[in-house]
Amino acid sequence: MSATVIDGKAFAATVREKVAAHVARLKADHGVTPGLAVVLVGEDPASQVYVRSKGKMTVEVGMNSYEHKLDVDTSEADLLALIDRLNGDPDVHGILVQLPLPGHLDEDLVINAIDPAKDVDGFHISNVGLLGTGQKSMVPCTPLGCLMMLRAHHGDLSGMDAVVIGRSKIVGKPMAQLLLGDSCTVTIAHSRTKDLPQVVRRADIVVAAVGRPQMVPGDWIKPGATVIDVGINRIDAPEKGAGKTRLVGDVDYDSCAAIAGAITPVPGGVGPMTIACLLANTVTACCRANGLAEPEGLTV
Ligand SMILES: NC(=O)C1=CN([C@@H]2O[C@H](COP(=O)(O)OP(=O)(O)OC[C@H]3O[C@@H](n4cnc5c(N)ncnc54)[C@H](OP(=O)(O)O)[C@@H]3O)[C@@H](O)[C@H]2O)C=CC1
Ligand SMILES: Nc1nc(=O)c2c([nH]1)NC[C@@H]1CN(c3ccc(C(=O)N[C@@H](CCC(=O)O)C(=O)O)cc3)C=[N+]21
Repeated sequence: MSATVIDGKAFAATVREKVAAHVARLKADHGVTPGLAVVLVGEDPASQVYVRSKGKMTVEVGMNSYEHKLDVDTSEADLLALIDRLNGDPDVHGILVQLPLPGHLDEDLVINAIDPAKDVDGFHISNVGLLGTGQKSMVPCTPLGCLMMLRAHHGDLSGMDAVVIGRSKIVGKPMAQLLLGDSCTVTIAHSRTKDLPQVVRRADIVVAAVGRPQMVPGDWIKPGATVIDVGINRIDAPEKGAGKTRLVGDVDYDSCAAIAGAITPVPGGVGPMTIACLLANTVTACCRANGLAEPEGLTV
């Protein structure tokens, strides 16, 4: 058997089209243009790539993009002052602070300083609490993108066995909450899980968010299961030439694709959906801020 490839890149393009259509309506009918502010502290090359591509796609869907690049040694007080200014700026509907932050900055303090209504990452403690209690919130982009793909592939997820590998606050935990919200039977695995292969073998849905290149082999996968690979790992690729690298996920794609029913590739899977969902969350935040109807199908 060979798995259906869930094309996140194509799916993300359709999400961005819906976002763009809604942005056009907001402008034409209400004179409002959604705005997304992205804050990057330091010069991590990978983060710079993501921030650039977020900014480009923000503009492509017709929204305003505000990029704030701060020195790696920016003080916490200066960063908090910027967040305060963005919180008070009526043209800014979404604020994203790129993680991880340099070590001298308290990540929780900084994230919780963002106005929860503008927290398009969904990392503020108040959004985490709302999601955990099944209330309307800003939903973290990566898990939201994964859920959209799962719903599109399966329809109803109710009663399915889902295993999430990883319990981070940005992927694993909110992913588990969303799957539970869709009535899956959810197991969260992590580095202390006993007999991970056996746990994963139970799953109809496997979401891998570990940060270990190609960790999940095909023989852990139940035949026909759906595999969502969140991992983004850069590894050496000597076959492409000396010093070359390539991106791989947290699952071993070839062996998993041979046994799974459906699988997301890396690149071209979860990553593009994350950015599309960030744009979707910004439109949602803009609509809520202006008391306007929210776009259909862009959030849970
Ligand atoms: N595609 C996208 O848009 C995004 C991709 N990513 C990628 O997703 C991956 C995960 O990111 P993130 O959640 O931030 O990572 P974290 O490092 O925050 O969390 C990793 C999780 O994996 C668990 N883990 C580590 N080793 C093992 C193991 N051997 N067996 C089982 N579990 C293990 C850890 O367990 P413990 O808690 O016990 O330490 C932890 O809960 C990374 O590759 C990252 O680059 C992240 C965000 C967005
Ligand atoms: N506050 C915050 N929010 C985030 O959402 C956030 C963050 N910090 N820090 C870093 C991680 C990582 N992340 C990715 C987004 C898109 C791709 C993506 O589009 N990847 C492409 C490939 C890109 C490439 O070629 O490098 C793909 O998978 O096809 C990857 C990773 C968001 N993150």
